[in-house]
Amino acid sequence: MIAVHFGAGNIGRGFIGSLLYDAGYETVFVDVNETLINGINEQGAYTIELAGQKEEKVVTNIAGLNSRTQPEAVKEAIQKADVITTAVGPQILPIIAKTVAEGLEKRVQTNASPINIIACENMIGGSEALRESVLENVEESLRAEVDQTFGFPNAAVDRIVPEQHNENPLTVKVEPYYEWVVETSRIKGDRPDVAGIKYVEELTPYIERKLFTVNTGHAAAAYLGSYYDHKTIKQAMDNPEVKEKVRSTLQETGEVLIEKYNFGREEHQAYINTIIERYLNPDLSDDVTRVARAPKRKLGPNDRLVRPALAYSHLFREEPKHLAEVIAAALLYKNENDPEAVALQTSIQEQGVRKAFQEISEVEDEAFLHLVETCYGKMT
Ligand SMILES: NC(=O)c1ccc[n+]([C@@H]2O[C@H](COP(=O)([O-])OP(=O)(O)OC[C@H]3O[C@@H](n4cnc5c(N)ncnc54)[C@H](O)[C@@H]3O)[C@@H](O)[C@H]2O)c1
Ligand SMILES: O=P(O)(O)OC[C@@H](O)[C@@H](O)[C@H](O)[C@H](O)CO
Repeated sequence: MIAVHFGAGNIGRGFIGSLLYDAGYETVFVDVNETLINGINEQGAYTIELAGQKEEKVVTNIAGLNSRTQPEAVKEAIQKADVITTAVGPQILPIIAKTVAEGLEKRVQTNASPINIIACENMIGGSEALRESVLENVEESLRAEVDQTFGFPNAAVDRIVPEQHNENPLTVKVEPYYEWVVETSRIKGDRPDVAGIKYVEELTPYIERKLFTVNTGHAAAAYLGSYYDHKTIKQAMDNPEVKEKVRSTLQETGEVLIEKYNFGREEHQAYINTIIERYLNPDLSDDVTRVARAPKRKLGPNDRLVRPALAYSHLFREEPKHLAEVIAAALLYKNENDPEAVALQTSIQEQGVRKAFQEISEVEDEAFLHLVETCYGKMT
């Protein structure tokens, strides 16, 4: 069995590659990072270290392709693949869509067997977004057949994999915890037989619970942590003020999730508690800059801050004051090595915080814009 996986980065090697290996796949990693691809081909294996645990795991049965220099080989791999997965970042999905489209065009003309393409990104509707970009790139005469043959089931993936600072660039240190949920309703043909995947009919409650708890809390720790000048998530969470604000933010998203999806209150509180312990893992050092990366994406209308904040004020007619404070901290986030953080600060300087935030978040609710602007004012 062959898996083609786009993105040999942290989650690609540290999570998806690991589960595909356990399931017996030969994994062809596709990336643009020459060091990673050459390393995969030269070493033919890599090591996963589980934070806080002694034993290591070795992943073998791997190959690497550089999509910039070997596009034809990538398309051939897609023709033979039994499953395709991605972990490249939401902003890269439209870029890989062209190669995926060309591979699927070839496949539909030579090997009509269905396969599934699973985007493992932190976003709502990731695989669906990839499907739309892929179909835009498919020749019109083949579009209907490609769409009928290939499934794009949405997924939620959860495992904290920080930036890596290891001697061997392939080695990856991860937290032991993981969750990979895939929706069955959009699958074509057989489900990929991966023991670590939890299949569910409807993904929305799972992806919203994950994004609006793990990632909202993480973003809160990162942006408030940066505000208080902390360098790692653990350092931020060791500051009682930040920890309390993270907790309060997760109470707001928790109310939304419980109201929308009827999660048990105690069960959800236990979920929050586990996540806070994960942020505090003493065996994992996660930089604030990684978790805070791409603030414009994180302030987008369907992402971890704005969507639950608007849902909260809509459902409860109350101000989501903790989420608003985290949004203000995100608007204050500065990092000259992060192009989105630089663009955000330029936009704020040029047009003021309200207009800059409104443009990114697409928020029309005047009361909420006012709330964010007030929080921002208090924090500057
Ligand atoms: N790291 C985590 O804790 C974690 C957990 C869950 C989900 N995710 C999600 O997984 C995705 C990847 O995150 P990551 O932390 O692994 O990032 P990463 O930067 O470590 O990995 C992304 C990889 O994609 C590669 N890439 C970039 N452009 C490409 C292209 N055109 N074609 C092929 N490969 C390309 C990069 O070279 C890099 O190796 C994101 O959507 C992220 O939100 C991350
Ligand atoms: O990957 P991002 O930039 O969407 O978010 C940063 C982190 O919150 C994220 O990578 C988490 O570590 C991960 O989602 C945990 O499952």
